[in-house]
Amino acid sequence: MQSLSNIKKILKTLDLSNQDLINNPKKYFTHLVEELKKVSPLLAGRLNDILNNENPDILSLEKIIQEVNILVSSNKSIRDSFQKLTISIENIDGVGPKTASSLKKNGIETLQDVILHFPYKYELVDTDLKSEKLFITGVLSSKSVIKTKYGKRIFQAVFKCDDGYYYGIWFNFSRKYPDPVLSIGKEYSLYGKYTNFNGKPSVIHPAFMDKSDRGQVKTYYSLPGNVKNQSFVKIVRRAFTYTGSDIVETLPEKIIAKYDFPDIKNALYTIHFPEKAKDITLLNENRHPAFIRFVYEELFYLQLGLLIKKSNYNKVYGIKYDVKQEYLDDIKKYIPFKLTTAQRRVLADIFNDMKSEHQMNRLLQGDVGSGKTIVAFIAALVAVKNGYQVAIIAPTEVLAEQHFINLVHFLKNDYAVSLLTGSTPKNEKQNDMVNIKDGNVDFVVGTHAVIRDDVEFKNLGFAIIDEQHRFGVLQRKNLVDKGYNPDILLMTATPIPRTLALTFYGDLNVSIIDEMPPGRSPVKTKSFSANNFDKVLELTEKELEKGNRAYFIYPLIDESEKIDLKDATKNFEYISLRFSGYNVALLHGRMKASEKNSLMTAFKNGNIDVLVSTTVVEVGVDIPDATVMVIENAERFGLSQLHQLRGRVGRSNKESYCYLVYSDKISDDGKTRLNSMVSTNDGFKLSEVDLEIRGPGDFFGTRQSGLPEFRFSNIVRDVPILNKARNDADNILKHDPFLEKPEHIILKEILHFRWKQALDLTNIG
Ligand SMILES: Nc1ncnc2c1ncn2[C@@H]1O[C@H](COP(=O)(O)OP(=O)(O)OP(=O)(O)O)[C@@H](O)[C@H]1O
Repeated sequence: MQSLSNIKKILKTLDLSNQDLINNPKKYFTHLVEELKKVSPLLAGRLNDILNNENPDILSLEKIIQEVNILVSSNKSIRDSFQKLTISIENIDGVGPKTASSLKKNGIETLQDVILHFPYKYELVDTDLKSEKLFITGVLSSKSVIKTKYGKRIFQAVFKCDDGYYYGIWFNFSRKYPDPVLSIGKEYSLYGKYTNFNGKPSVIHPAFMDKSDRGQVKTYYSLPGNVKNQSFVKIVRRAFTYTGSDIVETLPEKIIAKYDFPDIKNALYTIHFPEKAKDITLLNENRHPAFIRFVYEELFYLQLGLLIKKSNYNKVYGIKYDVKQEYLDDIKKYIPFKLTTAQRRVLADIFNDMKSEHQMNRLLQGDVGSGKTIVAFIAALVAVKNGYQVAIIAPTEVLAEQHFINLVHFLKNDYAVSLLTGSTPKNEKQNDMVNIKDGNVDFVVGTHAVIRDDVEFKNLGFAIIDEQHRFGVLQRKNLVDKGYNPDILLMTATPIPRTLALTFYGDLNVSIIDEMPPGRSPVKTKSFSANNFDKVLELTEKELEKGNRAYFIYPLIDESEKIDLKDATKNFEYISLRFSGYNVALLHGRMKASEKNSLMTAFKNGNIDVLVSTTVVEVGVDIPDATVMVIENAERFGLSQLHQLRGRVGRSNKESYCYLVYSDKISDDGKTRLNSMVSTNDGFKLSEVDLEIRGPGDFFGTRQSGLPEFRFSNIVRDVPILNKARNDADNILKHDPFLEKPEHIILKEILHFRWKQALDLTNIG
């Protein structure tokens, strides 16, 4: 925000009555244009246009100066209030060093953190025998310590109330208990769990309240052990008195009016100090407008930031490719079939990105077997024809090797392709690395090994990252840094529910292949209890007799889990015996890459008929003649994994089958998963079910770095709000792409303060 103060200084020096300024505006305004570019490119552009005019118009200059003034002054007040909110909690009266340190450890560091730390539960403080709650006000008439048979000491106090005597009971009496020390004859109000203790109406371990607290709301905060709820309530109150007038509205007026949201101050106050019983119910169910507005706000800013990232405003310059017709004509000879309409449409998206001067960041989505690979290969070949190198990165060696084989096959040996994985022999690797650096290699296919520091490219211009959610943001960045902003095509074979895609990939352009190659019929899926395994074997045999191939998959979640490995091995023996007339092989992750590779090749060529395997074949493996997929212990797999595995068959015009075999240990969720598999082949539908079962955190299996963390929202629960927020953010940016209208300045400011880092926004303010 340094530029804001610079702008202010410059504004002070600009005197429109100065004749020299009017004659030579460029001399006086150029500096302002430069500073403005950092804060408001649109204003800077307009100013520049005026200056480039032969006779700069003084009225237009005046108008611009006015607008810049608004910009500077509103930014200032917003900034000041933000600064106040970032005051450390130690400055709140009553927050001692111990409390401060434990609150800080729990992420509550500033005034703002305090007021945004919402209660997790609300309770009406009153007698409610249904929920065993008792509120009494009475005079202490006696107190005593009783010893139980077991030597425990119980503190008992008797209160005379309007409707009779009540007992206060504290177990495990110690000197500290109860606090405060009680004086006979004094009136107290107590609130706690009602019980009938030894035949007396009692309240157990009650909290001391004010008489006037009856009928009020008690809020419960999740807090570190040594911070009492009551003390935190006081801290919140004080935080409010400190910040009161400094809490600025963080949503545009129009949005507030559109949804009838309470304004920010009222919303915060209601959340911490609700008054009405009606509020409590809604708050407890996360349905109160005061709470919803924060959910909305969080999702709105996330979407606004992602959309800005996606727009040209925040884009990075990259390579401008020439997608010449002659290149395309030449590439045609490599394409073995007619591309589907969806493939052609997606390819057109990619070419448009490649032709632009900005770096491409596109996510290619498509269901299993929809033909993503060839699209990526064609685009990559255009890059190579432009004289650049291409990197294709996959998460596993099996997949990298398969891409390598397919690519070499696709290119008919016309181009130089290198495979670089963890198990490439050292000599070979060194040789490859020299060739990559010298530019003798056009395509480098590999695993994480390619991202390693010592792999240098001569001119990396295009990177394809397959199954990109398995790579961290940092790894992606390392790869990008190996070239000059290479175009990036991310691929995912795991269909992602729309809401998750909006959240995690909202900043990417997404192309979806929503059509299968012609002649594919959906894989016929059935589930079988393990007791009926013989039936599965029978059905499989029928396919083998036709000359087709089959997979038998066994769960292996962690490749070091010996028991699971034994499972595949043990069953391999059984299946080999059962299909003694056929070639049966065992594949698992512990084998050497070369072994795995030759097995896969043999399976592809038909030298192996049945492949008994762990999940190493899960993603991307393409053996069109395989028509049977048997998954044992299917209840142990996630839905997207099952769908991926099923996607290994049905990759040609042959009818294919998937048999899901479950044990009697199947859970309810497991049943839902298998039933969903049986009922649909649509990966996008399944991903929605999966999201509901697993929740967003677990959806990708591994926690992706760069994943936004939500304070208030829940992506499954809040889908409708997310959609609204996305649309609203989109609308605002359509009309004000640089967020320069006075009513939008706050938006930019909040993005800058709260989201810049999280979203890696480079050009915000
Ligand atoms: N337009 C097409 N016409 C006929 N066959 C096609 C077409 N496009 C792709 N194929 C073939 O379909 C099969 C699946 O394609 P590909 O491997 O690219 O799918 P994918 O989308 O990458 O699938 P997965 O996510 O399962 O790896 C391959 O054998 C491929 O050669």
